[in-house]
Amino acid sequence: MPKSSPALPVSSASIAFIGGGNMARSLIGGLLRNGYDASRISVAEPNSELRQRLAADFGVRHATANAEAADGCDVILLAVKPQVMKTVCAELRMVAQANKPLLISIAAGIRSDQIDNWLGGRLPIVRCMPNTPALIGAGASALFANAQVSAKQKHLAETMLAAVGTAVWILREALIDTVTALSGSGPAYFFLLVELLEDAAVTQGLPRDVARELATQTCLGAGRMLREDGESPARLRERVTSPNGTTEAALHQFANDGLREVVARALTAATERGRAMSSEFGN
Ligand SMILES: NC(=O)C1=CN([C@@H]2O[C@H](COP(=O)(O)OP(=O)(O)OC[C@H]3O[C@@H](n4cnc5c(N)ncnc54)[C@H](O)[C@@H]3O)[C@@H](O)[C@H]2O)C=CC1
Ligand SMILES: O=C(O)[C@@H]1CCC=N1
Repeated sequence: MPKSSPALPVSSASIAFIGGGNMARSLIGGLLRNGYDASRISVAEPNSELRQRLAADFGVRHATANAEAADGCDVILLAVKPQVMKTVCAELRMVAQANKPLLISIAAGIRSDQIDNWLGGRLPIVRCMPNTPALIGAGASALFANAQVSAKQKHLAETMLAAVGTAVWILREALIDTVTALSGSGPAYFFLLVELLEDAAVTQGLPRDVARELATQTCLGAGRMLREDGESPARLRERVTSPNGTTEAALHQFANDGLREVVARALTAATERGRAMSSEFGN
């Protein structure tokens, strides 16, 4: 089994972020919090407002042209939407073939062999799936390395992702689609559950701000117990559930309404969507 990474020593590698949106901002913030030197980070972002904000907030170097930001860097981190990945790779092809940097892609649904083809072939590529809690240093990422990635580059990629939370390796790339469905999209499921709990409590008369505060803190408290208590989720659930009590009444209702099947179907839908996305963008 892959294991969770502890905080690793910060590297002195130079890193170019291609795309300076939400995920890039999360990762850059995490790297800087871990002592990474801003002068070794460059960002290519076409949106001038975002570009200026990244430079102002973090002191990173910035560029409009992708190849300019990437030239001479040890790592190119592809943080653009899957839809533009092929075009972006075409722009980076010369720089990538000339310098053979480590490529890290965080795009959902794009396979490492597609990226490798678009960049001209035989490049070290790490495909990674982080999630938005990376923004507050509480991310969960899984990484897959292709055969060209050296042990040193694996360590570097893990260091970068461990700067914003947990990072685990997976050995079969196909499982990244399951990871995307579980932890990549996962924060949205917990946000939805909080929304639904809040709405249901409001329907029963609780003021919305009170309902939100209680639902949010309950989500946080349950998450921390999962992380800190050392017990399994099932055991923690049993400790809340008094015989013939209120929790049991709710859990019976969930079971009778098929929550287990609904969750399994939702995860399958997300996994299949990730798989389908790769064929939408060609080889
Ligand atoms: N948002 C999420 O929860 C997660 C997203 N991802 C993946 O991360 C990637 C980025 O997602 P976000 O940061 O959420 O998107 P975003 O839309 O916030 O950031 C993408 C950035 O790329 C820029 N961009 C567009 N065309 C470009 C080009 N030709 N060259 C350079 N930059 C260009 C956009 O202006 C934008 O700022 C996606 O591939 C997504 O699948 C992965 C895990 C979680
Ligand atoms: O919804 C998406 O496609 C991306 C990937 C994981 C989270 N957001």
